[in-house]
Amino acid sequence: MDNAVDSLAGLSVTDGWDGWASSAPNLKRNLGILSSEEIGFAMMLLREGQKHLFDHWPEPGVDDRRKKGYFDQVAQLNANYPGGLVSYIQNARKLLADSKAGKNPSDGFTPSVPTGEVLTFGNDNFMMLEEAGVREARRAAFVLVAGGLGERLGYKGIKLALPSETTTGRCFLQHYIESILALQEASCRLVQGQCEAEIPLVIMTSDDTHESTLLLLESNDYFGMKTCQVKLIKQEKVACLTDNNARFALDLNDKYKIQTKPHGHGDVHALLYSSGLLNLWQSAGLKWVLFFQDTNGLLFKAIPASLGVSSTKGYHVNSLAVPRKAKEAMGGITKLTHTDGSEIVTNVEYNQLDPLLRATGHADGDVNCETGFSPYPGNINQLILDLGPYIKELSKTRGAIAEFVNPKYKDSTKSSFKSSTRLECMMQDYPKSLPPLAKVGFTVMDKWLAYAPVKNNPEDASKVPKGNPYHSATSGEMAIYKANCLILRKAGVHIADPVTDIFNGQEVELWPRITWSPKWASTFRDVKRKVGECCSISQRSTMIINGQNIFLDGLSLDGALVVNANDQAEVKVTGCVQNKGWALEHVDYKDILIPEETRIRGFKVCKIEQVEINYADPGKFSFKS
Ligand SMILES: O=c1ccn([C@@H]2O[C@H](COP(=O)(O)OP(=O)(O)O[C@H]3O[C@H](CO)[C@H](O)[C@H](O)[C@H]3O)[C@@H](O)[C@H]2O)c(=O)[nH]1
Repeated sequence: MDNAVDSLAGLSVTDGWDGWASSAPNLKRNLGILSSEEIGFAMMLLREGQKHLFDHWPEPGVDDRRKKGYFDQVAQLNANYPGGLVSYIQNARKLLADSKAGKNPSDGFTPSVPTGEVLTFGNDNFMMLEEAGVREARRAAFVLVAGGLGERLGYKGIKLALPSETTTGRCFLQHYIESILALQEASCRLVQGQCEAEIPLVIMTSDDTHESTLLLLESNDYFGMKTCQVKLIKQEKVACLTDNNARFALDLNDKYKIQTKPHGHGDVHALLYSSGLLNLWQSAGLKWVLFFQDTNGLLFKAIPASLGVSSTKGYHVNSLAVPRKAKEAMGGITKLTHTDGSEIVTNVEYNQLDPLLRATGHADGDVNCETGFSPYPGNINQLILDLGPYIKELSKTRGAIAEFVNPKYKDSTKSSFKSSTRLECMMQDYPKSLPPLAKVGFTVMDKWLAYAPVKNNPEDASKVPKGNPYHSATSGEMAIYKANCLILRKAGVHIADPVTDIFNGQEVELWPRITWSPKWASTFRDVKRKVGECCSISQRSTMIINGQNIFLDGLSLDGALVVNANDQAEVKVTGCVQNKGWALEHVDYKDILIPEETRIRGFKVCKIEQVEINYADPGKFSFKS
């Protein structure tokens, strides 16, 4: 704020000292109640075209505390943004002018389809990479970006607290933490016990998610992770903008507050840099930083192999990708060649890919090719960075990431917005500033294995064009069952074909509801080791495997089976289990008597009959039905 206060110091307190405020008479009348620092901020705001912020101010004596409180927020917004609010407003004006002029941030670049590592689940190469990845996991830190509002989903709570699937009710955060702990253990086992690695987990929150995330962790004993392993870093929001002149929006519920929104997941780099964690990790011998998002229940099935790719290829940056349907809401991994000859392989965000393609001679824009998919692999925003080069780069940029603005205009004149907008930045734009020699690659895996986010509310999901993914709570849960079934099939289990069903207007494949705790298997090799000959599971079945050393051998399941075993219990499950099982009962998302996390998926699990076996003591056991 030095500039604003300096300007104040330059004024002589003589007649008309407050002349600078004459364009804002209501502010001018209130100058007497403001401190010199507050006046400095007021001057800066007027200079930057924000006089409307004071239009509604009443006479001195009315709401004085709130008027002063308003400057506390201004001071905070100013301190949180590199270069302060003046830079924020000026950057915003420039980006808004570019947006109005239809300027694409990739102007000057020609897109083409890049080549990357394409993996096939379950083959020798995949298993070799998984093993390499598990070996490296003890030298990794995980960073979960979870500051988003989840506006498209419209769920009232935090997305991390949503069940990833409702057979066990395990929420996303529990699933993530248990998966990291399972990798930690598997990694240490591979190096024959000479390792006491505790993989760090950082969660980036925002004001919208911080308290609830902390509460979720604390009320669940951090889901088994040591509290010192988990760090929360909170991103701050930025001011919302109402028009092309970057005038700030007032909060609809409090006229003494500027409306704010998150600045985007790109903040994670600056926060990691300023937290000092990266250097601590490096001194502790860590080598990899893995970034991931709040609702992808499949992700950890893809982590070991993709980390294996990073380590065997020596990638500084490795983005995980899946085949992408044209116009799907995921960025496309694209090779961009500049007119000056330089090249980068990077994400082009979904709203920019189509205009970029059209502007560079692809008249149809973002369309599928003969494979039925876009030729540009879809970025699932799972990034693996080599810590050394990452620290080196951040020491130059301090973690700053190029920003963008995405206003929703009222009409084609682009002169007014439907609702306020703000500057944003994305974590996957990190490679854009890297030197040409940086080793930037990507890894493509099957979608069924790696990507099933929960982003869309039921109504929007039901309107998704046929063949495109719903990205809803319904599809996210169904994808977990499908992936588990396909993995078991590949391991030799006979799994019945799925049936189709419609939940909340979305047609999905309904596979047997099979889940396992992450410690049962981190890799395909683990799965293969734990299933023996002649196992079969019918379509209407449910199976929950909850334990490390549970082996299926000659099991025939038609109904529901739950196996819980302590880590020291080795249990062989065999024979024929048949019962009425667990059914899925349809529910409507509009039925507000049903809890929100249930109705947004369109079904609830009705536990009619099951076999449940529990082994709480160490030892070797065999269960035969
Ligand atoms: O200010 C923010 C905004 C979002 N997030 C977090 O960032 C992640 C991603 O947010 P969205 O799900 O809203 O992201 P989008 O769907 O807009 O897109 C992102 O995820 C897609 C894949 O899921 C594609 O990879 C795309 O390129 C990438 O920008 C979430 O975990 C969210 O909680 C933050 O931490 N802070």
